[in-house]
Order: sequence, then C-alpha cells, then structure tokens
Amino acid sequence: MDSGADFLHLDVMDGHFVPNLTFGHPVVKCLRTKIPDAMFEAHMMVSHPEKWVQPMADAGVNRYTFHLEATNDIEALVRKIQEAGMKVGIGIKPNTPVDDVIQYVDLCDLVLIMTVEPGFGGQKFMQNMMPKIKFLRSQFPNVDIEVDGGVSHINIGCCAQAGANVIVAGTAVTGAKNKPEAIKGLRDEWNKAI
Ligand SMILES: O=C(CO)[C@H](O)[C@H](O)COP(=O)(O)O
Repeated sequence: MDSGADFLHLDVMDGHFVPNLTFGHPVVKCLRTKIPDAMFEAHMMVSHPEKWVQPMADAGVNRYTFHLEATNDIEALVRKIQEAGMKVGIGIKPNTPVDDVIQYVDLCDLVLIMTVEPGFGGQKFMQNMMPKIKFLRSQFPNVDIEVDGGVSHINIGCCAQAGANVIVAGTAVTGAKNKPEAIKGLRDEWNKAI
C-alpha cells in the first residue's frame, strides 16, 4: 500500500547482510519482462549495496531501498542511485536508532522502518517501532515512511496512525486463502485509521 502508486516490493537477500538468500537482478529483469507496467521497489538486504545499483536499474527497478547499516558512504550511494535514475529508499533495522537516519532523510524519497529483524517473512510485528515512525513524521511531514515486517489487518491501523504511508504486506496476503479479500481487509483497516 503506497500513498502514490502501488509498488511491487522485492526482497533481495544475500545470505550475508541477512541470514537468508533470495534472488538478484537477473530474476528482477525477468519479472520486468513479465510485468512491464508495475513499479518495482528493490529492498536490498545486502552487504555492499553500491555494487548492485546499476544492475538493478538496468533490470527495471524504480526504487532502490538499501540499509543504512550496510554502507559507510551513504551520500555517495544516494547520488549513485539517483544518477542511475531510481528513487532512493533508506532502511533501518529494529536495533538502529531513528536518530541515525535523520541526517539523510532530506536526501531520500522514502525511509523504511523495519518492524521485524530483516531476513524472513512471517515474523511477529514489533509494535515498539511505532515511536520511530511518530518521531520521523513529526520532523518530516512530506517524506514517504514505509513499514515492513509482520504487518496485518490487526496492526496496519497503528502504522497509519503513527504516520506511515507505505506498507509492505507479505504473509498477511500470501498466507491468506482469499487474497483479494485479505488485501481489501488491509485497505479497509488502513482507511478506518487515517
Ligand atoms: O523484508 C522482509 C523480511 O526481511 C519482508 O518483506 C517482510 O518480513 C514481509 O513479510 P511479512 O509480511 O511476512 O512479515
């Protein structure tokens, strides 16, 4: 769920930054040929995110979201992503204080607040991340704030009330018998909360 267009959120994991492995730019490129009109967000749960900027841009990614914890030169990485023609997202893991990201928010299009430890779907939503969102929203009324991890129809409302405007839902949709109904349920709870 996104304030603007819906994005397809692609979880890229390298088995190093997180203890799980998914896929890389060749698969994204293949997806792009199958789904030419979708907006793609690559959530790069990888070490050395600077390495994959151009390959992901070439594969058709629209927003490149990297982790603050994965790189030392954030400003150079942001420039590289923008020069490759993509929007910039910057994410923080649950144990990273929100203060660490503040100085970079104005450089980015989106800040991602993880509500699980990155690496696996199906984990429990961490409600105690909501103050990070509230604080960010109070300081940056216009930036996109994304929440990812354990979001369901039960907690999507508190994400919206905290000030998030972009939601990633994995298991809440993929694990539902009736997926359109699950998406509608999420949207309904979201609309009730805002
Ligand atoms: O980034 C992720 C895990 O690192 C997933 O996007 C996230 O966990 C979403 O899955 P779920 O909604 O099942 O928690």
